[in-house]
Amino acid sequence: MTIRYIAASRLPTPWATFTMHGFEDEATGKDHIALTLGDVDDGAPVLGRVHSECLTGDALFSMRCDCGYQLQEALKRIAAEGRGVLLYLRQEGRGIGLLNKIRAYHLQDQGADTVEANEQLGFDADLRRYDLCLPMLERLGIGALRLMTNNPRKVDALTRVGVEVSERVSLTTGLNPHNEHYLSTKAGKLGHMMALDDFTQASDVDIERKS
Ligand SMILES: Nc1nc2c(ncn2[C@@H]2O[C@H](COP(=O)(O)OP(=O)(O)OP(=O)(O)O)[C@@H](O)[C@H]2O)c(=O)[nH]1
Ligand SMILES: [Zn+2]
Repeated sequence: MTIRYIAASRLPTPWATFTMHGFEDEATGKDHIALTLGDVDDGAPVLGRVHSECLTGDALFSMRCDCGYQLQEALKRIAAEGRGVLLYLRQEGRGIGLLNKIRAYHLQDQGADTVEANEQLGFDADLRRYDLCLPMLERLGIGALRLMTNNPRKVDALTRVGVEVSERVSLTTGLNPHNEHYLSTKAGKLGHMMALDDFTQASDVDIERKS
């Protein structure tokens, strides 16, 4: 695995002006980014989010999942702390790609849950890889993460590839009538550590999303 550091720039957002770092995975040709804020290379664990691409949730305001809400909440928390990192990994649809995710959503429209839909299409439930995270974090001088996630398998996968996760910080936000079943399936079948009672309702987040 060769991850090449390409360039950095300012990225102003409503919550803070981050530094955006561009990386290229030479094996796949995919580009990935990291946003950092503050002194992340001073040795102390860094508040972090490892976020997998969800074009529909992150950019198109989809209420089918919690991705967009989590992305926004993670950036807000990093801004509030004045220090942190977000890795934005281009592995859409838990690794099956955007068009297959649309196929999976079509099956879910007909009654399958998110895991069954993947399986009906011939994919495992989760094809994501996290091995690129270590070289990205090393390049940024980050040694350990206080990781914002509800997914213990993500913590295990990162640990296996050599990323030190010093703490798991839960990130339960964006519950709405359209994603309630999806979130229950993640908790039930994919092992996410969350109960629907823990969630901030979607109406409480900054971007107003009408149900
Ligand atoms: N195949 C498939 N992918 C989905 C679906 N809904 C969301 N995704 C993708 O799932 C990924 C996000 O994974 P999640 O399981 O929601 O969350 P996580 O990153 O494992 O865990 P958290 O850190 O707690 O958010 C993104 O790549 C989304 O594009 C779906 O129904 N089917
Ligand atoms: Zn999503």
